[in-house]
Amino acid sequence: MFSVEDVSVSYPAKAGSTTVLEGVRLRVDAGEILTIVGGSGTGKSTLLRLLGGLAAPTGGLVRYRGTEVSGAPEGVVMVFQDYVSSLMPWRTVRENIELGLLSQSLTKEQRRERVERMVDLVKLSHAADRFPWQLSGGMQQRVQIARAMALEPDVLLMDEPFGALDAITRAELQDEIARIQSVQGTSTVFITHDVEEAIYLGDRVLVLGGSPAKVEAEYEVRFARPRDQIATREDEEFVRLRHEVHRALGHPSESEGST
Ligand SMILES: Nc1ncnc2c1ncn2[C@@H]1O[C@H](COP(=O)(O)OP(=O)(O)OP(=O)(O)O)[C@@H](O)[C@H]1O
Repeated sequence: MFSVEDVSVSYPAKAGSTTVLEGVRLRVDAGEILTIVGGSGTGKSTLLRLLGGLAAPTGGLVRYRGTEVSGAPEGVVMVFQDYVSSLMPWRTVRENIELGLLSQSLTKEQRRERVERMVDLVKLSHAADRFPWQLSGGMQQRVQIARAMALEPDVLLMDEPFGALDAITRAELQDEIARIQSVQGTSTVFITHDVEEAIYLGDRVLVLGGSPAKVEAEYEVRFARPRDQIATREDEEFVRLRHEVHRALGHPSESEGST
């Protein structure tokens, strides 16, 4: 779907400019969940913004379906960590999900059908008439995911979407993303600073690191789906991968936990 070819990004700084990314090469395959893990400030969001057409590289090329990205590519939708400000407080869950569909050429009936399907998919049928402020953080993030999925995107770009959530909600939403992806076949790029999350969710994990950052390592994750929050994480292969990813991130000891 995407290919990132020798990309660099520099930002203006006090003395000239700072190069955040350099020599970044990667591809996003159709239907996969690609997770990208890296320490704080490595340039993960910058990379995702390039894919979403929200920023342009200083050097190199980003292609979507073979064509250079300039502006938001069609069929690509982003989900951000900040679910609170991304929902309209005066609209109900249903109306928030429907919002993005208003610009599509759908009949009212088709729109309604799609909204109900998404409400079901993220298990919010019981709360569909509530307003965002009447929902927990996890539920609000579900609404944001449902709104993105309602657009039936070919690619979903997620920037640390569960960063602000508690561990239990986070685990639930990880499983939900994997389930939705298996139903819809959406290609997903998922940014996180959490090594376990990256392995648990990903078909492939890329480690972004260095200064300026590039793809330092790549791992295939071959666990069958659906995965299991306990059994998968206890699997020897999972533990091995976790060690390797931590090592690639330059962590001296795993006792430090996530990045
Ligand atoms: N618009 C900008 N102008 C100048 N510098 C920027 C800009 N956006 C990001 N940066 C800098 O680029 C570096 C990478 O930022 P980015 O947000 O991409 O990292 P990240 O890996 O997503 O970080 P985090 O995990 O903390 O969200 C940081 O040092 C940041 O300060």
